Amino acid sequence: MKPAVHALGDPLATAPFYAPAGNECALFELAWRRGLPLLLKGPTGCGKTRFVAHMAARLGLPLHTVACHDDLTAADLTGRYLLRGGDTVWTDGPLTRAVREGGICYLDEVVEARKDVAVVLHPLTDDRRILPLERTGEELAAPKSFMLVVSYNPGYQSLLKALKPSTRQRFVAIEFDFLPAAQEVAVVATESGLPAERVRPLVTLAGRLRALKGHDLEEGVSTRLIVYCASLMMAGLPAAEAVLAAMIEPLTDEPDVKAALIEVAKAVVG
Ligand SMILES: Nc1ncnc2c1ncn2[C@@H]1O[C@H](COP(=O)(O)OP(=O)(O)OP(=O)(O)O)[C@@H](O)[C@H]1O
Repeated sequence: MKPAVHALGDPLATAPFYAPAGNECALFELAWRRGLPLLLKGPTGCGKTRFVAHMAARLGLPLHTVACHDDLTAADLTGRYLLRGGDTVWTDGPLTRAVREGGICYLDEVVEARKDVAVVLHPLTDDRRILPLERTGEELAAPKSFMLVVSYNPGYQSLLKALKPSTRQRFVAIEFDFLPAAQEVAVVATESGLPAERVRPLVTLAGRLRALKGHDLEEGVSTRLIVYCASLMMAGLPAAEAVLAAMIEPLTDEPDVKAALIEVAKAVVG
């Protein structure tokens, strides 16, 4: 098959690099065309944020990303009155800006946010597609090009922080996971510049460490950490030191577990 040729300025050519695992790019575009909100599930550092950035650029849409945390309120998303030179001035939050501009609003780790966030998301994520701004008395109708994308990591879920069915069932959902080894090698090599043959053992090690999830480890090593490790090696750090700093220390604080991981790493990477 001939490689696709993209003209200069073509959004596909200038979009942030993203290696798809399946048909998620087509699914995203169809959901966007039909005005459907999208939920991305998957472990940390597996490419969800990169995917959204890639798709926003491909579709030529502005992107507003919010990393949700447990203090994040509805007003942080919609906006608030702020004092400016003696006057109180309404200032749009990222969600309101995305609705007004007809762009994408991406709420990363949405389960972390306060409960009142669901109240603003609900009318936006059913066929009403409206954002009521209580404080200004406005009711914004989302333009066709507006899209809400949210993500969460099912691995971190607790009963307290689960999404309610009435919220979940407003989204089309895609499950993400780490890429198959050959593709992950290609991604890490592209991202770090380290040759594929030096990346391969790191991805093999990641596979071994991921198999320990649920036994000794809460979470498997992310693609992001493999990229960090490869970047350190590319900058000249010996492999064993890079692996320790980027693929072992971030995973655990338990001395016994750490010692066991170092043994696994020695066997795979040397
Ligand atoms: N499919 C992919 N294509 C290109 N790069 C990828 C891909 N998957 C992972 N990466 C690399 O992994 C890094 C982490 O991915 P990203 O930030 O998208 O993770 P995430 O799933 O959004 O994590 P979190 O839930 O912690 O925000 C990216 O910066 C990129 O270097």
